[in-house]
Amino acid sequence: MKKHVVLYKELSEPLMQRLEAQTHVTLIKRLDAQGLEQLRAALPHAHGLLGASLKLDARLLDLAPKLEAVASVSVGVDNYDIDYLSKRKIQLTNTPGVLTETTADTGFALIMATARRVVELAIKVRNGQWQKNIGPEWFGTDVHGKTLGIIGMGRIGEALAQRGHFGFGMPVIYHSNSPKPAVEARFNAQYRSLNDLLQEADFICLTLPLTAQTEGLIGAQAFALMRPESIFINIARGKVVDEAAMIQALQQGQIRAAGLDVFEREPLDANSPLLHMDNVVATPHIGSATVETREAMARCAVDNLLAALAGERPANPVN
Ligand SMILES: NC(=O)c1ccc[n+]([C@@H]2O[C@H](COP(=O)([O-])OP(=O)(O)OC[C@H]3O[C@@H](n4cnc5c(N)ncnc54)[C@H](O)[C@@H]3O)[C@@H](O)[C@H]2O)c1
Ligand SMILES: O=C(O)[C@H](O)CO
Repeated sequence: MKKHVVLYKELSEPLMQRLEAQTHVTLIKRLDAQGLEQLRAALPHAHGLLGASLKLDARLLDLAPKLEAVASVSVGVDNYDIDYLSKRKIQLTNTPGVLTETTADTGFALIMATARRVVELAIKVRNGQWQKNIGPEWFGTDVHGKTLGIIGMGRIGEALAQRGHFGFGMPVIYHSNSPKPAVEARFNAQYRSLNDLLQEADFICLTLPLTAQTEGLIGAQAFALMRPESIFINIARGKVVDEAAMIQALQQGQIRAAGLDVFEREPLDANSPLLHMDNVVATPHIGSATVETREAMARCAVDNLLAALAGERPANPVN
């Protein structure tokens, strides 16, 4: 008998066909109020779930007594109650690796955009404000040769270090759970305590997961250690940062600029002060959002789900 899978994310035709060949699929196209109702109605029959961007807590999981596997179309798993999934012996999987390079590209796009004021100045050109040769008031700051600070030296951190070291001649310093000698050898990188990194780096980039240990890690004290010429980049998770403290640091000139792909609450509130700051580049959580990478992530999630439902060990188990 075919098992029942609930999708809360649309898949490409080939992936949909693969999944439908082996399972009964219920597709919930949007997670709006109506979609959530459909999800609640489908959960009692579900053996497998596949999607992203849904807080899957015990309350929802309790509606799914037959659930065997959850395949997240993301590498980050902060949306899942992992302890409860494990207690229920439900296999959680994620999609590490396939999005690493694309997400590091996004990080570098934010580094370039903030340092060279790309968005702010492009808006001025569009608004007809470029009426004479530009002066220092429109100058940016160099990226090449500046110190790249990476907090969380995992897959994406390494891909960022590679771009900085080989592409832009940047000295790399990093802070992580533990020193990484192989990374140090490859990128001539140096380990720093968190506080030393915050004081020393020209670009401070977050590439660590949201966990109980990292929530609010970068708060007022951390921003106070940064320098007025520092640029802060977050491609990890919004809740690793105290957003109010970051806004204050930007308003008070404690840091030069911020490039932000992730926020405490997403979508970002249209009234956020961040949207009225010329020195902030805000993107809508596009870290992995290219056609190729999103397809690779979805394929990885389908592979993981089918393996788990077949009683095999999936390639990317989280628990
Ligand atoms: N913006 C996006 O769209 C996007 C895309 C992909 C990933 N992400 C985020 O990036 C995170 C990292 O992804 P990855 O594939 O590089 O993961 P990874 O596990 O390979 O790397 C994370 C690194 O952070 C380190 N770390 C964990 N806790 C730490 C702590 N308390 N202090 C210091 N270092 C700590 C780990 O040791 C590891 O080296 C994901 O968990 C996800 O939240 C965001
Ligand atoms: O964790 C991830 O994979 C990205 O944030 C996309 O959701």
